[in-house]
Amino acid sequence: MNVPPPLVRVEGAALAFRGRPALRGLDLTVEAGTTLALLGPNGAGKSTLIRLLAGRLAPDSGGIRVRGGDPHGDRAVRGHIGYVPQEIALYPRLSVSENLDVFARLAGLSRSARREAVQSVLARCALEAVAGRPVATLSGGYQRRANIAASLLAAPDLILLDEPTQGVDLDARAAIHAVLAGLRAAGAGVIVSTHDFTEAERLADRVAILSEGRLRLEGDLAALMRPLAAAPPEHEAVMEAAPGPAAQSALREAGFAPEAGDSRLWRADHGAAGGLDGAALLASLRGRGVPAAEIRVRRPGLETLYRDALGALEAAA
Ligand SMILES: Nc1ncnc2c1ncn2[C@@H]1O[C@H](COP(=O)(O)OP(=O)(O)OP(=O)(O)O)[C@@H](O)[C@H]1O
Repeated sequence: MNVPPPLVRVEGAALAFRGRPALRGLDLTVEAGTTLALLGPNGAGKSTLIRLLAGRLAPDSGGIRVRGGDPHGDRAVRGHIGYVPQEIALYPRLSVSENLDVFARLAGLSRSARREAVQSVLARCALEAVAGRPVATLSGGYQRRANIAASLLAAPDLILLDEPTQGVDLDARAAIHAVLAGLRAAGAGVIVSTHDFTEAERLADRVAILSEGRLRLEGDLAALMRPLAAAPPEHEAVMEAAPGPAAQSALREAGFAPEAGDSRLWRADHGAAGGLDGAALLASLRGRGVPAAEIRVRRPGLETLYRDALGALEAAA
């Protein structure tokens, strides 16, 4: 019996821009019906990976397969992929419906199929109320949803979204999350890059953490998070002023380490020593001369995994 290929298979993908590596031999498999969140610092290679999967770029070496085909070389393979770039790729003077009709035409849909597809994506992205309005007159959140709607016209089974909620307000973010949850429920494969851990925890089945063009951690989100349930809470100490040497020693003794680039934020990723609650910890630190203004207590989550994955690299460097 022939086993169908996975929705996405990336094998040893490497790509450099003018001699500077953006991806350095990345392997990744994504099965149909999965939502994968791509996380990583700026410049990690998330957008490059998404553009490779969308067929907009070809790797220098290694393989990119979507449903067993080559998205760069084969237009038919691209027809099964919806790509939502970071920037709004719509005609600003045309209405949302007109834009969608243009994109449906470009996707090769017949006139009647176009009408149906446009209605369907307007409904799925909750855009009916603004369908007749020129894109330029819409809020950023609506523009982003229209951008997503345009990628769904050909009913793709892989949808790639590059930071779809960047810079939008909370309501627009919730509306975009609802669209993505709907895609997942409908059985589509979704790959979404984000810097937002809460968003990734809410939407994803799997997570992939990239840095410097390499995959640092990939796996089932629930399985990765399970050991954290028993982990101690994390503490963040916010300083009123940069702590002096004695206060720094007291913070380190209590399990805190400074946040890179912010001398007023100290973090105890695996719980502060002493097992005190936030108020008692604040009082204890102040008693030892630490100019702490506030202690934030948080359950460990995806951000902890992320810090651990990237922190291990720093420690090894
Ligand atoms: N078109 C390009 N020309 C030259 N260099 C590029 C190009 N696109 C990406 N790069 C470089 O490749 C590296 C990876 O960039 P990429 O945009 O994939 O990262 P990213 O993880 O998406 O970052 P961000 O979170 O900032 O969007 C960076 O060093 C970037 O400067």
